[in-house]
Amino acid sequence: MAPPQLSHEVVGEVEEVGAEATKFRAGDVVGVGLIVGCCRQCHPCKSSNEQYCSKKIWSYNDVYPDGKPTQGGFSSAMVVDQKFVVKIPAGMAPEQAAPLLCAGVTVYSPLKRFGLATPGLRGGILGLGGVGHMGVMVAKAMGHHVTVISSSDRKRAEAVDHLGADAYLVSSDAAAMAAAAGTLDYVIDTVPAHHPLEPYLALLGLDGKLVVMGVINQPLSFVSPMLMLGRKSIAGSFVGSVEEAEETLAFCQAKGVTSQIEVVKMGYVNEALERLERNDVRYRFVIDVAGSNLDDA
Ligand SMILES: NC(=O)C1=CN([C@@H]2O[C@H](COP(=O)(O)OP(=O)(O)OC[C@H]3O[C@@H](n4cnc5c(N)ncnc54)[C@H](OP(=O)(O)O)[C@@H]3O)[C@@H](O)[C@H]2O)C=CC1
Ligand SMILES: O=C/C=C/c1ccc(O)c(O)c1
Repeated sequence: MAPPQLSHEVVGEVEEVGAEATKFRAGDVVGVGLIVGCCRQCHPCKSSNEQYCSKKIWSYNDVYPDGKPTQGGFSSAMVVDQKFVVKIPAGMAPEQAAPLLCAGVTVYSPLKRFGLATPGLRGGILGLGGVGHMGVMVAKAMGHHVTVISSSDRKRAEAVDHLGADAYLVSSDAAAMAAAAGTLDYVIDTVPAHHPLEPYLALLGLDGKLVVMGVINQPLSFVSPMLMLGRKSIAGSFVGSVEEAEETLAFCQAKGVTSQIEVVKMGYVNEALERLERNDVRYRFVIDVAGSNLDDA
């Protein structure tokens, strides 16, 4: 399982622009998502899928060509090529925008790319965490009937009453899972730990898609008839492009979709990480870097 993460996207004001930068001006409120570099030559780069470039540079835990580390949202300032910068729509709070540049676009992109952005579909969101809660709200805003599939009953009220889910399944409830078999057009699987796929493939109807989003470094398994009998597919997806990030922001603003966040200071990060390990955040921490005393952190 990948270590739990604090929001690593950056949202802030442009301090200064370079002589050749044309897209932004000092004072603009902008954001940077997961990518701050790519080769610009390969097929993914040329087709606005730069997140799939094999030479991409991650905005955190990576290195720039000059060997300096990338620190994403964990730094007080950054220098970044305008290609990887998006404008935050007027009226959108910066702390609201940050999770949309990761969790938001992470669900928006596959729904769009896999032909699942049309109204009337029945979707499942497996795992109600940072990505999952955006999944519920984005899918609802697309006009879907949304079922949350969770590992416990603890989040039922928040899923249904606060996020607007239409149904809630506990994955260990065999009778409820059996009753829902074959009813979903897709499941967005956000679980970040090894888990069986078959219970979720069973929820899919004809042509249903299981989209695996969680980072799991162990083989996942299923028997092939689970796919063949129903022409089902298993797919993966990796955040979204800069273009899709812009679309996600516009979509969320137009539909009134807001992320559920807890804003903390840099001095709180260790406690935040411990709470993430305990599945105890609703649903994303955002660090107020500008408001933190970085000397004490
Ligand atoms: N593909 C991509 O582009 C991206 C992938 N990710 C990855 O997606 C995964 C989910 O991220 P995120 O939503 O931020 O994570 P969270 O920790 O916020 O949420 C994960 C949810 O999965 C459920 N879950 C079920 N079993 C487990 C388990 N054994 N351990 C922990 N959680 C479990 C929980 O929901 P419940 O209580 O409902 O069961 C939990 O809230 C991570 O692996 C992350 O790295 C993140 C962003 C982009
Ligand atoms: O290997 C793929 C990792 C994807 C990923 C992207 C963004 C993010 O916040 C993650 O936790 C994982």
